[in-house]
This record gives sequence, C-alpha cells and structure tokens, in this order.
Amino acid sequence: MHNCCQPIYPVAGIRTIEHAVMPTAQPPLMERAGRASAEEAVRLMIDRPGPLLIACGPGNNGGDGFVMARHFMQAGREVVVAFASNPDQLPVDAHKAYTAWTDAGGQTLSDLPAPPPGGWALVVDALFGIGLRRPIEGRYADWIRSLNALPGPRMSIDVPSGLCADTGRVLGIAFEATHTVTFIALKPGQLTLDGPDHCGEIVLKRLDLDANGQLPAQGWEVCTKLFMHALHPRKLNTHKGNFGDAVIVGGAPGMCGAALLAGRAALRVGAGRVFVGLLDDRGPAVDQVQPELMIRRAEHALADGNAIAIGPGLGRDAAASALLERALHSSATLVLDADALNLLGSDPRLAQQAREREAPMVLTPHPGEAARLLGISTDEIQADRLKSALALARHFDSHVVLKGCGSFIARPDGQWRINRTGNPGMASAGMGDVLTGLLGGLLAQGLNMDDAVAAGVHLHGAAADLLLTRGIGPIGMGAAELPDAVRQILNQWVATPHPPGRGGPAHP
Ligand SMILES: NC(=O)C1=CN([C@@H]2O[C@H](COP(=O)(O)OP(=O)(O)OC[C@H]3O[C@@H](n4cnc5c(N)ncnc54)[C@H](O)[C@@H]3O)[C@@H](O)[C@H]2O)[C@@H](O)CC1
Ligand SMILES: Nc1ncnc2c1ncn2[C@@H]1O[C@H](COP(=O)(O)OP(=O)(O)O)[C@@H](O)[C@H]1O
Ligand SMILES: [K+]
Repeated sequence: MHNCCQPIYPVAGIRTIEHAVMPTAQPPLMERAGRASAEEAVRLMIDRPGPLLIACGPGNNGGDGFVMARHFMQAGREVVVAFASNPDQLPVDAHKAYTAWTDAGGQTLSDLPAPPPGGWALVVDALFGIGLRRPIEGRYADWIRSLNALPGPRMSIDVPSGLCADTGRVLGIAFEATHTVTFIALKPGQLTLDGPDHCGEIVLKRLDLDANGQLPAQGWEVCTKLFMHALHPRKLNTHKGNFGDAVIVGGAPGMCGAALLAGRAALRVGAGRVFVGLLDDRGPAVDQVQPELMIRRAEHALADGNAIAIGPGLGRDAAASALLERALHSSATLVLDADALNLLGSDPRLAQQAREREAPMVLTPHPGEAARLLGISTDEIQADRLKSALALARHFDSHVVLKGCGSFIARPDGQWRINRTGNPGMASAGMGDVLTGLLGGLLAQGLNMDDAVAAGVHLHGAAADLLLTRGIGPIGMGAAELPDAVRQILNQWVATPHPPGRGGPAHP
C-alpha cells in the first residue's frame, strides 16, 4: 500500500522546489533520482536474470536513465541503453550523466535493439518526464509502441513518457508502465484520468527533500488521516437523535431506485434517521430491503433534515425545479447531485441562487454534469480535471467533487485533494447515488464539509475496493452492494483509527 497524505504538485510546483534546492543539493538531485530508480529496479528484477533495457530521451529524464545505467554497470549487471538524440544537445545535468556513463565504459545504441532470447529483465522508460511539451510522434512514438509490446515489468522514471503530468492526458501515445518511480512528490496527472492506467504501481522517492517545507502544497492525496478525527466510536449513552436526520430528495417516475440507493447509503454510514422524499406519486411506500427508510412525498420531506441531498433521479420538470429552489433556500447543509446539477446548468436563476447561498453546500458532478454547469464540453472538462473542479468550486463558492477515476475534491479557496480509492467496478449506474447518500449521511451527523467530503469520497471507493477483494467485480459490481461494505469499512476505521499503511504524516 502506498504512503498516504502525500502532497501533490503540478509541474510548476515541482520546478519551483527543484530550483530552490538544486544549487546546493549534494549529492545532486539527478544522482539521487538515478540511484533511487536503480534501487527500485533491483526490487522489480528479483528472479529475473538477463540484461535490462533503458530508453533515454533528450532531456533530464534521460539523464536519470544514464545515472541508473551506470549504477547497474558498476554492480556488474548487463544493461543496454538506447539513446537517439545528440549528446551535445542534452541539458547540463543530463550531459554530465551521459559523460559519466560513457567514461565508465558505457555505450549507447541509436535504435531499440531486438530483445535478447530470454527477454529483458526490465524495460525502463527514461524518455520524457515532466518536461513533455507536445504530443509524441515519429521515432519516439515508434519506440513507445515497441516498448509497450514487450512482456515483463516496465518501469517509468518519474512519469510515463507521453502522459501529461498535470492532467493525466495521453499526448499522442504513452508508455504503459507496470511501475513508476516518481521524484520529490506525486503529480496530479499520475492519479487521475489515464494516469493510473499508465503508471501502474507508483513509488514515490522524495530524494531527501521536504516538498511541503519548500512550497506549501495546495493539493493533497485523500487518506483516512484527513478525517479520522471527525469519526468517533459511539458512546454507550446515545440515541438516534445524536446522529442527525438526512433527507434524500429525488425519485421521479422510473427513477425511484436512485433515491433509495442514496437513502440506504445514508443509513449505512450512520445517520440517525433517513427520510426519502420521492417525486413519483406511485413510488413505493416502503423500501422492502431497507424498511428503516422513511419514505414520503418529496415536498413533505424537505423540512425534515439538517442535511439534504437532492438530485438522485430528481428529473428536470417544474416540480423538480421547485423542489431544488426550496432546498437552495433552506438553511440545511446541501448535497447537489445528478439532475439538481443539470437544473443548475440549464436555469441561470437557480444557478444564481446556488451561488448566493450561504449555508454549506457540495456539488458532486460527473464530467458530463460538470460540463453542463460550466457550459463547455465534457472533453474540455476532462482535458484538465483539476482546473475544471477548481473553476466550479470558485464559481459556486462551494465544495465540488469532480467524479471519475481519480476524483478531485476542490474548495473555493483553491485547495484541492485527489482520492485514490475506487475501481472500475464503480463504472455502473447508481454508484453516484450511493456517494450522494454517504455525503448526506455524514453531513447529517455533524461532520464539517471538509471532513464529510473527504470521508465520503474515500469510503465510497474503499467499499468498492473491499468488494473486489471478495471477488465481487469489477465486472458486474452493483451500487446496491456498496452500502454494506461501507458499513464494514467505516466500523473498521473507527475501531482502528490508523490502519497499517494509512498513517502518513499529518498536515494542515
Ligand atoms: N532538473 C533536475 O535537475 C532534475 C530533473 N529530474 C528529471 O528530469 C525530468 C525533467 O527534465 P526536463 O525538464 O529536461 O524534461 P524531460 O526530460 O521530461 O523532456 C524535455 C526534453 O524533451 C523534449 N520534448 C518535450 N516534449 C517532446 C515531444 N513530445 N517530442 C520530442 N521531444 C520532446 C524537450 O524539448 C526537451 O529536450 C524529470 O521528469 C526527472 O525525471 C530529476 O533528475 C530530478 C532532478
Ligand atoms: N473507473 C473508476 N474508478 C474509480 N471510481 C469510479 C470509476 N468509475 C466510476 N467511479 C465512481 O463511481 C461514481 C459514479 O458516479 P456517477 O457517474 O454519478 O454514476 P451514477 O449517476 O450512475 O450514479 C463516482 O463516484 C465515480 O468517481
Ligand atoms: K519517463
């Protein structure tokens, strides 16, 4: 399991830290990076005899590759270096690394060699790191295509070549690593969109630097330590009134299930009482699976809760719109999801009311909903998920969860988080409704917005991850299976506040 509560920096932040420490760093950062990569490579090559292949590029990422190659050669291991660029055009540090490699007797091949009969022990991508500027094409694209077709472990140095370290977009083509050794701090593009598919297991090497000490981070990884202080073991002397009233509003004809899923999630996350307000007159009077839910007509439910989650299956007709307006004018803490967001996207008057609202509020759009809210395309949202999430948070002056692989949590003050729990089993209908219910249930219990959103999003993904360990999914995982797993994990966390591997450093 990865360390947690790590700061995350876009490339500009990493550059700032590098520039601050590089002039005095001894050993130099590139020496540290190359050595750290070699150490990780040794771990990956246990029981894998034969030579390793390192493909070096025209910048400092290539320099890391040369340092790594030198370490292996000095350790007596056969290493083959492919390097297609002109050594005289390498940046200063990379040129030093190249010279040290050739001075030690190392050679470079100007094209990728055929694999040896037994295959490569390891294939290392040191082509491009955080300096990638444009889509990869031509010779480097051909190299990456060939490297991706090789069997066995594939390691990227710092960032898989072709992956944008800021956004997680593939620029042209990208190396598909099974492992990525990354330096100084995590980068957002590794953790969202196509990043996780291309990075494989990420190993962070801080190179003996305290990134947050150099440059206070705006972005952090979500981990239990962020919110555990808000989740307490229950006292013996408690009653349902201590754990809040959550209201779910939605369930127009044909979509009652969405509201029920949210209601079940709110119960399982511990809300004292859960009311489900349905728009469908002919909706069920009782949830046979979860009879604890108090089902009523939507317009009668709104007054019942200290937290209201509105949107699952809400529809977009006049009744839905009127309910949303009432919710926006209530003093309850609000979760806005699904059709509540679509209504905001299509009705400027409602959007204005949302912006002006003072009580705490969180919006939980998937990329399509985010696009409607900002009046741009889904592709534009996904092109820079962090920027989109921050723009929405600023626009609505509220917390935003931009969902998807690597969900972003953004705050209006520009602080953000990325969540790393969850899996593709969650790419199925109703999963968002469960998150809405979890947030409603946690907010009803009095967690503040920061804690509730971090806890809800992390728990949501962790529950799906637990189901995977039981062989449930990813294919065919159902949203209705999540709430029981949420309950199990939440109780485990509360009983063992800092489970092994989740006890990283605290931060502001
Ligand atoms: N600056 C430093 O001292 C350190 C840098 N480090 C390494 O250096 C990397 C960053 O180095 P650089 O800033 O030199 O950048 P990169 O090595 O990532 O790439 C920059 C080079 O690639 C070229 N380039 C960019 N996109 C291209 C494309 N699509 N097709 C063809 N050529 C392209 C640029 O013109 C430049 O020559 C980090 O990711 C890390 O691996 C580490 O050694 C830590 C210390
Ligand atoms: N591949 C994935 N990896 C991680 N989380 C995912 C993935 N696919 C979906 N999710 C999560 O599942 C939920 C899906 O929500 P949403 O798209 O609103 O679904 P629905 O509207 O059908 O309920 C979000 O929380 C999202 O982050
Ligand atoms: K790389």
